[in-house]
Amino acid sequence: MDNSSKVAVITGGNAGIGLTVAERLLTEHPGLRLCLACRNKTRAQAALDALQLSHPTAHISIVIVDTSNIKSVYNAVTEIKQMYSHIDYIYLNAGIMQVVGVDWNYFWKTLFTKNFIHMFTTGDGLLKEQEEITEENLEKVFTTNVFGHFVLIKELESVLINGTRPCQIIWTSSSNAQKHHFSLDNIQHRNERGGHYSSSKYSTDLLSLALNERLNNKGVYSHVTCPGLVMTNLTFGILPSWFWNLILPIFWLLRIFVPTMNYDTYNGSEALVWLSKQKPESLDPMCKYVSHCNFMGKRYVHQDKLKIDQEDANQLYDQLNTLEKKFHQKYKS
Ligand SMILES: NC(=O)C1=CN([C@@H]2O[C@H](COP(=O)(O)OP(=O)(O)OC[C@H]3O[C@@H](n4cnc5c(N)ncnc54)[C@H](OP(=O)(O)O)[C@@H]3O)[C@@H](O)[C@H]2O)C=CC1
Ligand SMILES: CC(C)=CCC[C@@H](C)[C@H]1CC[C@H]2C3=C(CC[C@]12C)[C@@]1(C)CCC(=O)C[C@@H]1CC3
Repeated sequence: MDNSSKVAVITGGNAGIGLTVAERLLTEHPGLRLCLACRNKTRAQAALDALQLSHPTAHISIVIVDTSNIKSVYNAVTEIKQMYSHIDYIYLNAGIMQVVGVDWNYFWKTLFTKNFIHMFTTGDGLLKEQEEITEENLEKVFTTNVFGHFVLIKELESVLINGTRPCQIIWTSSSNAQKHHFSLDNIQHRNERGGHYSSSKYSTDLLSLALNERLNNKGVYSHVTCPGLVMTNLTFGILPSWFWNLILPIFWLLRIFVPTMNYDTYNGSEALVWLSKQKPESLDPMCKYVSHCNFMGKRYVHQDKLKIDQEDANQLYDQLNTLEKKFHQKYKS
């Protein structure tokens, strides 16, 4: 095993924001060894081939992981541990949103009120979602976005902790993370009408804080990012690509008021890549690092103070830990 060069693992690294982060990391950190942790072998191989074209000497590998399936996460951990003795950056980026429609009534009602900036920044109240339960009897958005990643981090702990080099855990959270959609009495957000994605991203923010409390003294730092609104398969699942292309000029105008209207993945990945170039000890665990792009097209990172509570974070951590133990017993003993 080559221990000298840096290693980055990216979940959902084959498409959208994850793929752009992969490309930019290879440029920013020459010699970096990259692991694309993806659920689909063909799509992962296509991404690897594209990255290898622009970075012919880069060392890139693929690990198959479906974060909505805990058995698959355990298998991926075994593979990652065989490949790497230390991880410098782990991007917890894979994510889904199960949208079935947009509430256009709410959109028109809010457009000419003072709440319009909040609506365009967060999407709060605009999206209709549907729930799905996985074959392991877990809520799918919660598992894909949060619990699968929790298990990944927990099982990889020995590879993240290294006496001399720090490790950065970098989550792709969202402005859509809203406290009013989250409850410690129902962390999976089961049997609720909507708010599944929002609850999962709020959990992400809490979990990141809880991880810092547990792991900072071992050289592991966790931070949350927000890519803003970016055109990817996720947004094409909300509205068709022709619609987004049509309203591109509106995005430029909206940027005067809403600098998170990033549109492309390069703009959206700014905060995620910027974090990899910072001393992790100097970063604020109570901040969300947001990718901004102004009207003139200038990219920069904005820090938003997180409105979350350490006690909630610890309670969420404990519940995730208890849930994980059940799967550990089932699959690992
Ligand atoms: N686009 C946006 O405006 C915003 C996105 N985000 C977040 O950014 C992250 C990346 O999303 P984005 O790039 O937009 O969307 P994409 O759909 O383009 O990318 C999502 C990535 O996650 C992977 N993925 C989805 N489900 C699983 C799973 N069960 N196991 C493993 N990988 C999985 C996808 O794989 P596959 O290609 O096989 O489907 C894909 O690689 C998400 O966490 C999302 O919530 C946050 C704020 C705004
Ligand atoms: C004229 C115009 C831009 C119409 C689009 C209205 C809505 C469909 C979007 C307005 C704000 C968007 C938004 C998201 C999805 C699409 C909107 C609701 C997200 C929720 C997508 C996923 C995220 O993580 C955050 C985004 C916030 C903004």
